Amino acid sequence: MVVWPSAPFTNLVLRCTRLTISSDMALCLWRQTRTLSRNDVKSDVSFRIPLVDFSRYRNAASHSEKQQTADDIVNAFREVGFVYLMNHGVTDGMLENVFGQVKEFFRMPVQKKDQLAWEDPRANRGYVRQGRERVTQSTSVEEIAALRLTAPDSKESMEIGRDWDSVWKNQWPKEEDVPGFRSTILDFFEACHDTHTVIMRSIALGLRLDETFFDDKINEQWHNLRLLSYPPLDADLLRKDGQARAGAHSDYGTLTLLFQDAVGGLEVQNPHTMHFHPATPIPGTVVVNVGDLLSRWSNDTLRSTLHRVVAPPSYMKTATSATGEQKQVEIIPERKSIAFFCNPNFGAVVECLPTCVGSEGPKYEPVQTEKYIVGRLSDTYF
Ligand SMILES: O=C(O)CCC(=O)C(=O)O
Ligand SMILES: [Fe+2]
Repeated sequence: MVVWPSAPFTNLVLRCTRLTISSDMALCLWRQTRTLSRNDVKSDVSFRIPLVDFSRYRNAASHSEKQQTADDIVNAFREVGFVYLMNHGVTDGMLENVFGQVKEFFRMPVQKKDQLAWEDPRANRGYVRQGRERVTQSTSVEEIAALRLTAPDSKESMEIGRDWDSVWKNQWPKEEDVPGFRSTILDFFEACHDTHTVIMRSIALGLRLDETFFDDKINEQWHNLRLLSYPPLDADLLRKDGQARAGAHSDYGTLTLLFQDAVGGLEVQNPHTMHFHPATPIPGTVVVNVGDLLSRWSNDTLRSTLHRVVAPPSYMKTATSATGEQKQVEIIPERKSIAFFCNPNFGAVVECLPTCVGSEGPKYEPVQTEKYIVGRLSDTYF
């Protein structure tokens, strides 16, 4: 029997009306909406990424409801570094359009995509063909080069920055090649920027700072929108040791907003046991995670957690060879996801937040955002 225990959970189920959810899934979603305790994270059996209804912050009926929601978000970031947010502010209609445009973009012939090639970490804009980026925690040039050869990331991406930059220009496809792409993506960029601003307000409140503390440090939209396409794959190749659609890594900025299709494969590391757990797609939610700069800003109060993309559940297909012979092959379906990497203003200096100093004092030197982000990007691309 399914029990419907709380308002956010009931809202979530209403958002899922287009899906038939099993009682198992319903119970699993209910587990996810409960406030997370430190002990939950210590064991793999109770580890979970909490789910928060963000309308309880945006439209809070009282200050205590707003504070409670902010505390839930900060608690999730402190313990896991990840949270699912529903009612996040980017509408289902907009996401449907954006995913449609993403499909059309990657459907273009590779020669056309290569004309838009990513060229410079300072620009961080353009098309990145398969094998060009190898995300990893390593900063050794030799180690990253070796990883690219033995276990390349099997994905292609398109990187987009703020469109009015005076130095760096976005690499848009011709309008006739992907009609509506540019305007759809720019509206989406703006919507994600707004969502980032409000989540950062909730973090400020949860860290006992003034709610607007971050506003003038994150308002210039130095973000990076990454459209991702993971092609269908040979199952054996992806399961080989060390092979992944995207290797284990952390992100660089303040927060990442990750919108994924229904295929799955994203996994998040339990920081206590080091084991990876699936971040299963939940309709109507965005996965939000803390990046290295926000972790540093908060003196490691908020966690930047390792994550990766691995083989999702596969299916078998009958294939016919050139000689007419039929055999069963295991197919890993293609996957699309959209990562919006949020950054502070490039001129902003990131130094220990006043409420996170603790008894030991700041662990890190102040760092200018541009220097930090461009340095990290230079290490991962070639
Ligand atoms: O595609 C995904 O689900 C995650 C991608 C990701 O983590 C990244 O590009 O940094
Ligand atoms: Fe990531």
